[in-house]
Amino acid sequence: MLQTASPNNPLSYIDPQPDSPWQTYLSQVERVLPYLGPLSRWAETLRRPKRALIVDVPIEMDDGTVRHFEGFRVQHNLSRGPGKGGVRYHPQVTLEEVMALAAWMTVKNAAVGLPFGGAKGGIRVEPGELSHKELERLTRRYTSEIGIIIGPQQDIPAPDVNTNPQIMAWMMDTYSMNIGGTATGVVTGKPVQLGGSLGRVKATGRGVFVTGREAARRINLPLEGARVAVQGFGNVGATAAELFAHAGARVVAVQDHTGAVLHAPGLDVPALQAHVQAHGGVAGFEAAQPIAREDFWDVPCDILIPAALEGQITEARARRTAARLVLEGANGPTLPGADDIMAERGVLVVPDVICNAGGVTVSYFEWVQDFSSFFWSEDEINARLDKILGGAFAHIWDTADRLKITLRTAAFVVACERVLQARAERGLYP
Ligand SMILES: NC(=O)c1ccc[n+]([C@@H]2O[C@H](COP(=O)([O-])OP(=O)(O)OC[C@H]3O[C@@H](n4cnc5c(N)ncnc54)[C@H](O)[C@@H]3O)[C@@H](O)[C@H]2O)c1
Repeated sequence: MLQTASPNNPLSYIDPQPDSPWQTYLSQVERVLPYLGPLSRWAETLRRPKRALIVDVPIEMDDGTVRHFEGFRVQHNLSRGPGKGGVRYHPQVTLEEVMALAAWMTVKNAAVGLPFGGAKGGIRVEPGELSHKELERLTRRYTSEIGIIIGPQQDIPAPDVNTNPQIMAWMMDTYSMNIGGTATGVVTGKPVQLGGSLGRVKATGRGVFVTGREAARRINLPLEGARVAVQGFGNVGATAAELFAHAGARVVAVQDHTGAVLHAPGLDVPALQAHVQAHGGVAGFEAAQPIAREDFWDVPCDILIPAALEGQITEARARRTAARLVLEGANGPTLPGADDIMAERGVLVVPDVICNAGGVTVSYFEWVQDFSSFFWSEDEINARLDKILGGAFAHIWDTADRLKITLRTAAFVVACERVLQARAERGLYP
């Protein structure tokens, strides 16, 4: 009979650096261990992915040459249900990054109480350099390659950075062709006419707003007139900005990969969205003042929403921000040292694993709707999203209050207890 977690060797197939995503995740796990009691016996299960698949994705380019891309699908933990997590197309994707993103999905799904494990996928590619047809071939070949481990009851991909409903449609079609039947439930974030859910496109940004509203209320920060700064103006950041503006907040600054813009009275969010549609980024938006990208972190604001990539809030930036509330739309935007600095400075951080869980929550609704072939109205979806996320946030808030810990550690306590309890109850096979 095993008594305690035995010493384990670090994984040989990655080399995590300080502040890399997997190392950030491991630090977060270390902080939760003191609160796990007897369940900490199973903690090693959190420190390694259950399954990591690396695939070669060769495609014929439009000019007749053949190019190969690296693809990944990682299933971090499946104790509580099928794997669930997005697919990212980005030139800096690595196995290690995908592992961290998969692990955060394990925590997120458990923190919200969704019946899923955690998974994530990615292709190391700059999708902007591919034609529409090349992108389709890449997606179809990748889907075929990972087809041996995905499925409506095994692992259900969804959109992430640089992937969208069209890519989900190709994934669903490819998987369906391979199994000889239409399997709408194999991916979520699909177009609505292919079994997608109303409200899915905006769900992550809406979740950022819902958890932000709940947090703001608890620290007596009125949304009316609150100054909001947003990094990343894609699916998540732009929707969150839109909803905060709608609630009377002022979106004073936005930064993306093209630059940063400032307008202290409040940016015209729909006009900025139209500009980004037309020009590919916020740079050049005339109804605002351009600022240096690094100056974004000094902008006077009440609420800061990182909604781009990992590792953006460094220790130096954590010292500089004027925000009282940080809403992590992105996955892993805050480094562990920066977390400590913000806690000391009294800046409340709503962690990614609850803040951006709106997307996977509506993905869960989509999956349920696909199984029953019965679809709900958008109002119904938004109301259920509000209820589930609001409830999960309250539970995490109460846990943080009771144990006198940050919301991130509290979210990990709630989630890891659920994951490890499932692990303990299922037992080790064989
Ligand atoms: N899409 C979802 O449903 C979803 C769900 C949960 C979490 N997330 C997370 O939210 C984040 C954003 O995802 P998305 O779906 O909005 O992606 P997206 O591709 O729609 O947008 C990404 C945004 O980030 C900006 N960006 C990229 N590199 C940057 C850099 N170096 N500096 C500043 N800005 C940069 C881009 O310009 C763009 O505005 C990611 O961390 C993703 O994992 C997304």
